Amino acid sequence: MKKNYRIAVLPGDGIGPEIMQEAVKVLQLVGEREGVTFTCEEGRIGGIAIDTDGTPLPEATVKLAKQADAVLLGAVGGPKWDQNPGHLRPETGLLGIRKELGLFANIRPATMHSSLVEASTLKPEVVSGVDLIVVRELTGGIYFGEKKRYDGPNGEVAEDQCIYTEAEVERIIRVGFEIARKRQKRLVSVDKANVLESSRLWRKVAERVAADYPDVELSHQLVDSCAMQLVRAPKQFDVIVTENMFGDILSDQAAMLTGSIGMLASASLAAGSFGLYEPVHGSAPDIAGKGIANPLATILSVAMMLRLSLGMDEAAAAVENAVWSVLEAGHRTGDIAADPSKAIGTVAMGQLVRDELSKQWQPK
Ligand SMILES: NC(=O)C1=CN([C@@H]2O[C@H](COP(=O)(O)OP(=O)(O)OC[C@H]3O[C@@H](n4cnc5c(N)ncnc54)[C@H](O)[C@@H]3O)[C@@H](O)[C@H]2O)C=CC1
Ligand SMILES: CC(C)CC(=O)C(=O)O
Ligand SMILES: [Mg+2]
Repeated sequence: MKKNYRIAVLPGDGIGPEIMQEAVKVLQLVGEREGVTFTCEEGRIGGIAIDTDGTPLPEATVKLAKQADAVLLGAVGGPKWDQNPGHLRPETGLLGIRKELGLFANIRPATMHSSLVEASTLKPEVVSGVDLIVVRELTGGIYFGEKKRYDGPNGEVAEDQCIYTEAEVERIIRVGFEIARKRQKRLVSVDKANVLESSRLWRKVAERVAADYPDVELSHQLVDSCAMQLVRAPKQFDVIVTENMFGDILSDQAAMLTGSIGMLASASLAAGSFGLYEPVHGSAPDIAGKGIANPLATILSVAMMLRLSLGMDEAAAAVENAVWSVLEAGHRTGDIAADPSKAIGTVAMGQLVRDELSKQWQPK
C-alpha cells in the first residue's frame, strides 16, 4: 500500500459540492487512521466549468484526473445550462471525462440494508434482502454516437447514432461474468435484441463469452421486461450487465429498491485499477443549497474507491459499517426519513458517519 495518494476531486454542480465536502472529510479521517496521506486536488467540471472556463471539461481537469490515483466526482448539471447547445452542456463534460479516462465499466451495486426497508416505496417483502449489481457499459452506445439536427420536409429532424463494436461488448460482458463469478454466479444480460441490431450483436457476444465461464449461469432479458421484473421480483437478480443507456435507466430504478437514489454509490472503472467514483444520482437542483442532500451515496463511493482502486479493503469495510451503524441508530436525511420533521442535514449526516468511524476503528 502506498503512503501518499493523489485524489482528483471534481465536485461539479448543484448538491455536488455539498455532498463532496462530507465525502472528502471521511476520506481524510481514513487517511489519519491508516497513516496515509490523501492529497485531494480540486478540478472543475460541468456547469461551473462552463461558467469559469467556457467549456464543461477543461484540459486542466483532464490532466489532473490523469495524474491522480483515483477520481471522486459529485454531479453535474442544472437548469441554468439546460438550454445550452450540446457541446456547452454540463453532461457533455461528464461523458467527456469518462471517454478520456477510458472508464468503460460502471459498477452500480443496489443493496437493501435492513434498516432502510421502510424507506422504500415498495412492499417490505419485495425489497428486503435485495442485493444486486448493475454493470453498465459507460463509453459507448447512443450517448456517444454521432448527433445531428437538420431541417427536413416534415420539420426539424434529430439523430442519435447507437454504435457498439464486438470488442466493446466483450470487455464489459467479461466484467459482468467476473463479478458474477464471485457472487451468486447468475448473470442477466439485458438488451433489446427483438428490435435493435446493436442488441443482437450484444447477445451474440454474450453467448460466445459465456463459454469461458461455465460456472456462471447466463440468461437474457429484454430491457422493458427487465424494468418490470426489477419492481415485481428484484431478488431474482444477482448481476445485470447492459449497455450504456439501459444501464443508466435501470440503475436509477434499482436505486429506489434500496430506499433512495441518495444511497446509491458507483465505480466507473478503466482497465486495471484506475477508477472514477461517483454517486448514481445527479445534481438535484430542487434541493441544492439547502443543506439537506443525502451524502451517503458519495461516502459509499469513497468506500468503493478505497477497495477497488487503492486496495484498502479494511478501510472500505469500516466506512461502509459506519454508514450502516448510523442508519441502524435511526438517523435519516429527508430522502430516507419516514418522519421528515426528524430528518437531519448533509453536514450532520457526514459528521455522524465520521463519529461512528472514529468509534469503531481501532488505531493501528
Ligand atoms: N452523474 C451526474 O452528474 C448526473 C447528472 N444529472 C443531472 O442532474 C440534474 C438533475 O437531474 P434529475 O433528473 O433531477 O436527477 P437527480 O438524481 O439529480 O434528482 C432526482 C431526484 O432525486 C433527488 N435526489 C438526488 N440525489 C439526492 C441526494 N443525494 N439526496 C436527496 N435527494 C436526492 C432530487 O432531489 C430529485 O428529487 C440534470 O441536470 C441532470 O442532467 C443526472 C444524473 C446523473
Ligand atoms: C450525463 C448522464 C449520462 C449522467 C447519468 O445519468 C448517469 O451517469 O447516471
Ligand atoms: Mg443516470
